[in-house]
Amino acid sequence: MSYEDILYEVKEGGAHITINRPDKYNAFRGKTCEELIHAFNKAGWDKSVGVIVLSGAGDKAFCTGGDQSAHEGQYDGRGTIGLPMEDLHSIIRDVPKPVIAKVQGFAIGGGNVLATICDFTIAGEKAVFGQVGPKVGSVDPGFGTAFLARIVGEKKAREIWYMCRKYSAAEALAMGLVNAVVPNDQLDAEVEKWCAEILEKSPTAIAIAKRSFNMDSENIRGIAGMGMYALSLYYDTEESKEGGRAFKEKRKPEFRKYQK
Ligand SMILES: CC(C)(COP(=O)(O)OP(=O)(O)OC[C@H]1O[C@@H](n2cnc3c(N)ncnc32)[C@H](O)[C@@H]1OP(=O)(O)O)[C@@H](O)C(=O)NCCC(=O)NCCSC(=O)CCC(=O)c1ccccc1C(=O)O
Repeated sequence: MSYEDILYEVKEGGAHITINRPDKYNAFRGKTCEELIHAFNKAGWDKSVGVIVLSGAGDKAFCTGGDQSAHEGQYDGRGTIGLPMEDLHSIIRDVPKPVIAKVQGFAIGGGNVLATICDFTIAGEKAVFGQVGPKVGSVDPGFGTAFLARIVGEKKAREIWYMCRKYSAAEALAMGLVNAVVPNDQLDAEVEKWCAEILEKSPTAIAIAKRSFNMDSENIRGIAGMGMYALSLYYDTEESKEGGRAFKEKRKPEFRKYQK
């Protein structure tokens, strides 16, 4: 498969997967998700690879979730909502190797969910984390909500989702959402250091540890699968569509007008 929306490079035992849509703040469309799934599968089963790094091109964003310009209600690709989100989330968990989210700029919406699911998150000090679902007519019923609560606690996870505030890298570190924060110009070097340390360890022991961590939250995959059907119905409502419209028109949404 040749890639249009992502970059893929293997160097020194690390597979580097980069969302390459900087003009869209690295938002993903259906095609981006398919390419990410393909790349994770490739890296996951390549024995020369011991660690995978997920990042976004440019310095503005890691990823800002679904591409608001590529949809009107349902998205433009495969799956219950027109984005194969369940498959993408699953493959990040299922690859038997640590996945590091290297975050600079915005990790927002579905981009924040991707970083949450990765085994580690290393952030530049100017990174910004947050959810926007209830502001733009969306929500992640699964890992983005239930799994997030395991990481930052129930109260904080609910605050993140209901309030849609933005959090600095330092705040994300304090709530356990990221593992380390470094000056932006040291981010690549820091991630390389983490990769080198991982590569010294037994890959099979790490693969078993990853499975073991995952098994304890595996029920969330079921929540996500069922939740996508609710989300698909929600995307067809005027209430949800108002969120996308308002974002594109750069105005405040009027959700209450459309509530059923
Ligand atoms: C990222 C922002 C906070 C940046 O704000 P600001 O600095 O004020 O800049 P802006 O002017 O808003 O944006 C700059 C520029 O980038 C474009 N842009 C930003 N984000 C997107 C995007 N997601 N899609 C398309 N374009 C985007 C923006 O339009 C501007 O372009 P101009 O040409 O200059 O006008 C802010 O931009 C922001 O809050 N963005 C919102 C992002 C958003 O709405 N994301 C979608 C969230 S919903 C989602 O991800 C659902 C899909 C999904 O992933 C999912 C679905 C089902 C289950 C699970 C999931 C899951 O979440 O995993």
